Amino acid sequence: MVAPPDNDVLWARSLHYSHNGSPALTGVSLGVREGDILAVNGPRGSGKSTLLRCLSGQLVPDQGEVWFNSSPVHTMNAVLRERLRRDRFSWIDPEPCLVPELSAWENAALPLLMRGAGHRASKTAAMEWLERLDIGACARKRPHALLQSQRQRVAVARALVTKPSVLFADEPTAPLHQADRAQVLRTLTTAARSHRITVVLATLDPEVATLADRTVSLLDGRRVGSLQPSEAEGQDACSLSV
Ligand SMILES: Nc1ncnc2c1ncn2[C@@H]1O[C@H](COP(=O)(O)OP(=O)(O)OP(=O)(O)O)[C@@H](O)[C@H]1O
Repeated sequence: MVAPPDNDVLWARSLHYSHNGSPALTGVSLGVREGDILAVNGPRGSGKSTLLRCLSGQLVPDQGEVWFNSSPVHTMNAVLRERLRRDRFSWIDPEPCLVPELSAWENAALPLLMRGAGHRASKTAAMEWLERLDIGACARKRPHALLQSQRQRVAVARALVTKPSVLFADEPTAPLHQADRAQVLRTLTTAARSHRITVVLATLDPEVATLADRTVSLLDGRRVGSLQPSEAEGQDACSLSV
């Protein structure tokens, strides 16, 4: 195994993944520096979600390597990958997936409570994020009493409440209107920058990608677009810091 570059928090080499025999990723390499916001851009079916799921340890690539800091994620067993995801990563889905029996603040606090944090401290942290996302007034409501855009903000608060090392966001603003979209993205990127949270953001929207520090474009499971000269030089070693 080739060791990843020191300055990449997340590094992938030549990832291949097939869903039931259909190739979704065919040799994607990339590196993400700590604190960077990386957009993964591309049309429907280009492999964005599959890439995020391989990078976050939800899927194990058929071939290739994924490293988080100096740990090889692709060789971890399911228990270690689950622990990594719980302790160091967060995830936002396109559709907010909340626990219907819990209130908005309880949903947002859930990752802290599951780690054994105290009730009061967890509630305070969750409330802070709900306020920042302009839904503090909804904290006691259950998901069914919230608008879709409010539910997605709760999901964003839940993803930020642990201050993860890496936040994976798979089209996080897909269910939102234009105005909500801008506010949620601004909160997400501001929070990430102020807490040095690395973000990997899959999006169909080239405008969303402009908020990122760097963009990787995918088409049919491959990276497309011109490489920087330094990337081209490093291609043989498959160390592509984007
Ligand atoms: N669970 C699955 N079973 C079978 N094929 C799948 C599965 N998930 C994804 N695929 C296929 O793998 C390819 C890549 O899909 P993926 O969801 O990663 O792309 P995407 O760029 O995120 O697309 P979208 O924007 O529509 O979510 C597509 O051809 C898709 O149909």
